Amino acid sequence: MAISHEAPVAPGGAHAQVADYLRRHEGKSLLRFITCGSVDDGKSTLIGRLLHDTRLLLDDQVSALESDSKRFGTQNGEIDFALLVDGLAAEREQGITIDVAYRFFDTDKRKFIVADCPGHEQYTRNMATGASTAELAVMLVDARKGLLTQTRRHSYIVSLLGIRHVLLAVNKMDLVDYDETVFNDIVAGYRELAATLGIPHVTCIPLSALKGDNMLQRSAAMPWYTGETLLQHLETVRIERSGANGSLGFRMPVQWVCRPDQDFRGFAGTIAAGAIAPGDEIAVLPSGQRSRIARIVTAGGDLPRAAAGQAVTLTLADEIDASRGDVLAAAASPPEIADQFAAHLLWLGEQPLLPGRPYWLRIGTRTVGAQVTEIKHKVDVNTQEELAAKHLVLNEVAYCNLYLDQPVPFEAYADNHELGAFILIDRQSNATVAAGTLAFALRRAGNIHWQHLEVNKAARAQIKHQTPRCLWFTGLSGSGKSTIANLVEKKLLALGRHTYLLDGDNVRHGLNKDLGFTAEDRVENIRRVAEVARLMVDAGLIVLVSFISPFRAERRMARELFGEGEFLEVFVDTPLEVAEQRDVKGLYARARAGEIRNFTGIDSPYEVPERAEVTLDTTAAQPQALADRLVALLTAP
Ligand SMILES: Nc1ncnc2c1ncn2[C@@H]1O[C@H](COP(=O)(O)OS(=O)(=O)O)[C@@H](OP(=O)(O)O)[C@H]1O
Ligand SMILES: Nc1ncnc2c1ncn2[C@@H]1O[C@H](COP(=O)(O)OP(=O)(O)O)[C@@H](O)[C@H]1O
Repeated sequence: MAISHEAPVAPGGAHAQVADYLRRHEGKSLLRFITCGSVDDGKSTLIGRLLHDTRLLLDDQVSALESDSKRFGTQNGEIDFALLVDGLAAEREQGITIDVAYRFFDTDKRKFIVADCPGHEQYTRNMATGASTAELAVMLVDARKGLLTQTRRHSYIVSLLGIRHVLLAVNKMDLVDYDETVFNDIVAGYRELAATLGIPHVTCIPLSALKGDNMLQRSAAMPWYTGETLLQHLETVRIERSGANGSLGFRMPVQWVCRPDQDFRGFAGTIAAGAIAPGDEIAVLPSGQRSRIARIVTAGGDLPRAAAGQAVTLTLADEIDASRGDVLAAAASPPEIADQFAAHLLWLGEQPLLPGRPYWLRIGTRTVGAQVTEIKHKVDVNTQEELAAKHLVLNEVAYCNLYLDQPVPFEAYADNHELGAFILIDRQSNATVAAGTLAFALRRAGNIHWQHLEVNKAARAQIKHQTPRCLWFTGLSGSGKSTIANLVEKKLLALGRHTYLLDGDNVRHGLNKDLGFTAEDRVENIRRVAEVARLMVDAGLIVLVSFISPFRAERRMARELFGEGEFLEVFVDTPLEVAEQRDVKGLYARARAGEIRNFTGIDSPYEVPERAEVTLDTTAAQPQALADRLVALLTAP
């Protein structure tokens, strides 16, 4: 077998090196694959041996090369290493550290890129990232252990991300005396699993990565196995390209708008699907404006045609507004636009996913606000059983309904990975907390419109001679929220103002009587009352909201429902000891005695406000004085 040698890559010359690599191996097809398995299943040994035996120097500088090309960014037209090998584009944009090393090697038949994800605790995230560009997964199983939870979890993710080829590598056969029945039992179990997951192509190979059995050469120790070796399979497996369904037509998310001077305006990005040529009619989504392609610009000169996978800059025949996050698409067959979806989600956050909590969602090059409105079910990765769930914890997978606060152009992940994969980002920490794929739209964005009303908030406010506001009291139970809010309402009423006081205890008797005190119920509790408060402010009222509202994320969500200056967060600042000492309702004593679970301040957190407009120290002033302060604030000219 002819084997080529790659020299170590100098960190400085990333683009040139990659271009060079591709040029030399232009004629050969490329296979991208990922290795999955538990920590000790032998992933590193397998990759190590594959690289060593194909005698290629594949060095750690590949990661240096990767960060290098990231640091220097994508130069228009130049081959970008990251574009070739990187995983979930959105993750890359998010700039988080993804511990995935991409290694190149090739034989005389094929060239390969393998995503090597280290098996530490963030493995699942890394694996999902690596798997998102892979066409085949090598699933390692230790022959002594058989199928593990990890095998099932990883296979689930592999199927979720649309990988249709799995090579089940039953490793460490030397440690089970090369026993055929051990192999056959594992294979039978895995085939069953693959069938339930809908993975169509499974090839099973017994091997010992350490000893080299069935890696490159057929093993003499397992004469009963007559199939391909690992490398033979990798070299010959035929992959139909999925996830970039060209028949859908051209799609390109705009990465950035290139405006070097007044005369030139180009839209740069990587073509996600289909092909394009000058003269083709395109639509800019979501706006729907149309134009024709004028030029396909690259550093090496204009192109007559460009197709999926190419990074290009497009200029249009007309002066059209498009910005980062928009999608350019074939005018005759544009993608759908929607804001509600059914989606699969892999939760990667340290904190649980709570339905109703706002997150950022990044899809393609676009970032919008999003909530999981409902967890339809989570999936037990061991049994594929669908289970009811109110929240998700680290590494859980689920099928959910998703609501975005703006419509986005999208495609089902099965048709287009670029426009169908997304990540969720925590709004406080900016961490990536989930990776997901869109299944289908639940409703088209265009189907529900705001009803235009002739009488508006301003008119309603004017007739009441007041500025509508939402005064949001937050603080521990017994901190003094109700006491102060009550006094404020009385004083405002005496001044002829139109008010309404929404108090947690009361609303929980009606609108929210189905909710308890788990984190997910509190999220929903606050979401509903915030919406009610918004309607009341729209009615022209001064609304006082008195809820513990213990989480920053939900207070922020409430704030974002209101206009500038309309929302005033009032932190009723009472130390836990003081609130507990007051214990107006005797609830703290009961919580301490273990009779009430999830009690705020005891065994459920209270997140102190960071940007409250007003902080009231109830240990330093009487309720009347504190209420006067607020009234003065509200009635100031
Ligand atoms: N487990 C637990 N934790 C906190 N509070 C509890 C709990 N169980 C019952 N109560 C009573 O419910 C009132 C708080 O309801 P809220 O709707 O304001 O809570 S939250 O905003 O959803 O966190 C709260 O009222 P306030 O004391 O007026 O705050 C309590 O009286
Ligand atoms: N400065 C103060 N401000 C508000 N309440 C106070 C203050 N000092 C003592 N209290 C007492 O603390 C208790 C607060 O209870 P409440 O208003 O029901 O709290 P919350 O609505 O936050 O649960 C009341 O009994 C109130 O009289």
